Formats: sequence, C-alpha cells, structure tokens
Amino acid sequence: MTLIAADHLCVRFGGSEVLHDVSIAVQPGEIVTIVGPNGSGKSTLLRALLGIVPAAQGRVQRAPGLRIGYVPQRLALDRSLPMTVRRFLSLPVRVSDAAASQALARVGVPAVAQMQMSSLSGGQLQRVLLARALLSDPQLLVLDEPTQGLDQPGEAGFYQLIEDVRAQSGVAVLMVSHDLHVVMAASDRVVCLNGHVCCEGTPHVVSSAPEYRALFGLGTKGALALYQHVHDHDHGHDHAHAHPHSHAHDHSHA
Ligand SMILES: Nc1ncnc2c1ncn2[C@@H]1O[C@H](COP(=O)(O)OP(=O)(O)OP(=O)(O)O)[C@@H](O)[C@H]1O
Repeated sequence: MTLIAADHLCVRFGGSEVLHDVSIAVQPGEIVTIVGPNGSGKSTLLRALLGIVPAAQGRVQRAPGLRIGYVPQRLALDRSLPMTVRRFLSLPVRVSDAAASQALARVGVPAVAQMQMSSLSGGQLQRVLLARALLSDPQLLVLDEPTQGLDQPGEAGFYQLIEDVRAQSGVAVLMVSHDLHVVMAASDRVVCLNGHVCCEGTPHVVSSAPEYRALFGLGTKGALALYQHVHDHDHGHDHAHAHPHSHAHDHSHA
C-alpha cells in the first residue's frame, strides 16, 4: 500500500511552472530523501503532496486516514513571545504531560520541557519539532531540511535519530535535504529534483548518475564512502566479497 504519491504532477505559480511531470511514491517504512539545487521545487513538492499547494496538472494521492507528522522548513513562531517547550508541544492539539515527556525522551532531549523555545540550541529545536511531529503517532514523517543550521555532528546525530525512530515505529520518512554526505547514508531511496525528477534510486545509483553529477559535481566521494561503509556493515555475511577500500576507490574513479 502506497502512503503518498504524486502522479504526473505539475505545479505553477503565476506563469511559471515550478514542478513538471513529477511522479513519486512513498511506501510504508521507507526513508526517501529529495535532493536538488536551491529553487528546484523540493519544498513545493512536499507542500503539494500535503495538499497545501494545488496541482495544476496530475494528481496527488494519500492513503485514506493517513497520519502525517510534518516539520516545515521554517518555524512560524515569534521567537520573542514567551513559550515553553511543554506548551509548544500542546499546539495545536493538547497532549498530556506523560505523552509530552515521553516524546521528548524519545528524541533525546528529556530535560527541555520547561525551557523557553527561544533559548533552545539549533539541535534541541530540531528535536523538539520532531517530538511534536511524532505526537500524532504518524505513519509518515515529512521533514523539510530538518538539519538546517546544525553542525556536522548535530546533523549525523539527527539522521541517526530518524533511523532509530523508523526502526522502533516503522514510520516512513519523506525529507528534503542539502546535506548530501549524511543523507546518502541515511536514505533507502534518493530522488534528485530539478523542476522534474532528474534521477532516482538507491543512494549508490543516484550518486553515480550523470544527471546528479551534473547538478552536484563530483563532491560526493564522502557520501559514497560513507554509504559503502554502512552498506558493508549491513552485509557482513558476504564479507568474502566485500572490500570497502576497493569499492570507494572504484567509485572515486567512476
Ligand atoms: N507560494 C509561492 N508563490 C510563488 N512562487 C513560489 C511560491 N513557493 C515557491 N515559489 C517559487 O518556486 C520555486 C521553487 O521553490 P521551492 O521553495 O519549492 O524550492 P526548493 O527546492 O525547496 O528551494 P531551497 O533549496 O532554496 O529551499 C522558486 O523559484 C520559488 O520562488
């Protein structure tokens, strides 16, 4: 059963077509990442899938009753207004203290409930946003650049958390990211977007595709190395055939 899908979707703003003939589908339990240059329509695609932006052509389908936890790219919150994390977690739907504590503990920030939203660090804020998205027990998490502004360890920690949450709950994840290095390792499937779908597939396939290389250059060696590293661990049983160094070496010359 497909959770959410765009079928030959076109989106226009005024006279300009921002998305052209985009088809994409997310299955239960998958982590799918959309990458692409600035202005390539990544946020628009998420917003169209969520029904916030209308389709000019094609259509969007969501599984009946689909529960979605959405973390938008920008938090529309006046940071000068006093608001504790606890109160924020009850917006717009009131949750019990127990549920709030459990959600914060789950994302690794158990002690921030009484802190002001404005005094959270970037990494803490991202985790609080994720906690709120998880409170509705979603089948699909939609995350728009969830690690924006985080340093490399913060980024890696956040993606690890996403994988842990997926492993615990089986939630599917659809996210937009610019952090190619870490994203590649954390995704089952990558969709490279530039107004249309340039290429899509496993991180390995996408990062070797000429369309991807044309957009992102060859600065993906780290991603490849990291992905191969994780992959080799997952497939320890055929380690007689696995040779991480020669893999990385081969690809750096691909
Ligand atoms: N509500 C809107 N009205 C008019 N134009 C819009 C609107 N939303 C987005 N656009 C335009 O659509 C294009 C794609 O924007 P979008 O935010 O989807 O790109 P993106 O790939 O997410 O970019 P970034 O990586 O910079 O976040 C841009 O040219 C943007 O100006």
